[in-house]
Amino acid sequence: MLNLDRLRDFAIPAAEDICDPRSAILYALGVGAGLAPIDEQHLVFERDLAVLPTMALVLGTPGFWPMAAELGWDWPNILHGEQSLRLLRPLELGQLVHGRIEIGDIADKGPGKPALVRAKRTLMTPTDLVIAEMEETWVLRGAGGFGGPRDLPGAAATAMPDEPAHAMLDLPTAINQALLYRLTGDRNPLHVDAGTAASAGFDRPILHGLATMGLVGRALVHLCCDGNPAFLTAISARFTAPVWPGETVRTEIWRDGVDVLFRASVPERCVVVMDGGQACVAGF
Ligand SMILES: CCCCCCC[C@@H](O)CC(=O)SCCNC(=O)CCNC(=O)[C@H](O)C(C)(C)COP(=O)(O)OP(=O)(O)OC[C@H]1O[C@@H](n2cnc3c(N)ncnc32)[C@H](O)[C@@H]1OP(=O)(O)O
Repeated sequence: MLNLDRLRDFAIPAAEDICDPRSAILYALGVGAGLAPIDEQHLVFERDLAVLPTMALVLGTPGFWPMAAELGWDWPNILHGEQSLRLLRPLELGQLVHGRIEIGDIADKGPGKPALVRAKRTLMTPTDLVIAEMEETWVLRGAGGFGGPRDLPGAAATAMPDEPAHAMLDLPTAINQALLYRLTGDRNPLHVDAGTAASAGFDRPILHGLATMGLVGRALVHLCCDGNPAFLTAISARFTAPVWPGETVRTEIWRDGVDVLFRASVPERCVVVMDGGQACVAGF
């Protein structure tokens, strides 16, 4: 059962990072840049290098790896449920950043069902100017039944339009995608170790949710921003099913000016993997 006091009192360590060219390129490769026949040289070559805005999701985090054990949680039972990112200023190359995470609301879906934990994360410059605000929901499978509120506060899930998508893009993932992505910080064994994946009920390790979000962010940059990542300033969605490395992810969009709704699926399996997606392509 979820130990609420331990969780609420847990101080997640702050973390510092530098958004240097090597880490920006590694991040881009981690979210699949260079695999598709589209021009992404500016994401992987030091000359005129651009930073993917979703890289804010991996900068200034403590890596989580020791944290789950300290909280008494088993990796196979923790899934990334939802994520949002809003950039308030551009993420710049060479920038020093530091991040802070706080545990927020906790929901109880009932005995034998999940507990949901919401964490708020802020990424800042050395002088504490906010670069990005993020919210994430962790799904702790089977941890419900402690008597908390059933739902997290906030808006209901975004309904997708009942009309064909305005545009879509299929992007591949590599069979070693999770092995590459984990080098950006999230060393959760669920994405690399067959035994941990089996304990979670999966045939093989699954892709990180934030790797899928980064890949979908690339699709949005291509579909809505003329290839310029600086225009993508917000993205949010729910992870509705796992993605396996090697699968293709299809991003479908419905655009209304700078506001975009999106959904991602794995066409080979006809499964929606990210739903209720919202993005903003306004730039700064
Ligand atoms: C310190 C540690 C930090 C860890 C940070 C994260 C580390 C990362 O490395 C972890 C990962 O990247 S995991 C990979 C990415 N995530 C995934 O693949 C999960 C995909 N989603 C699923 O499989 C299902 O939605 C699933 C299994 C999540 C839920 O499936 P359902 O069949 O819908 O489950 P069910 O039991 O019927 O649902 C119960 C209630 O939960 C709500 N819910 C479902 N999916 C949710 C989601 N993704 N986010 C938030 N809430 C969700 C349902 O609405 C339901 O509530 P209610 O009964 O009130 O409607």
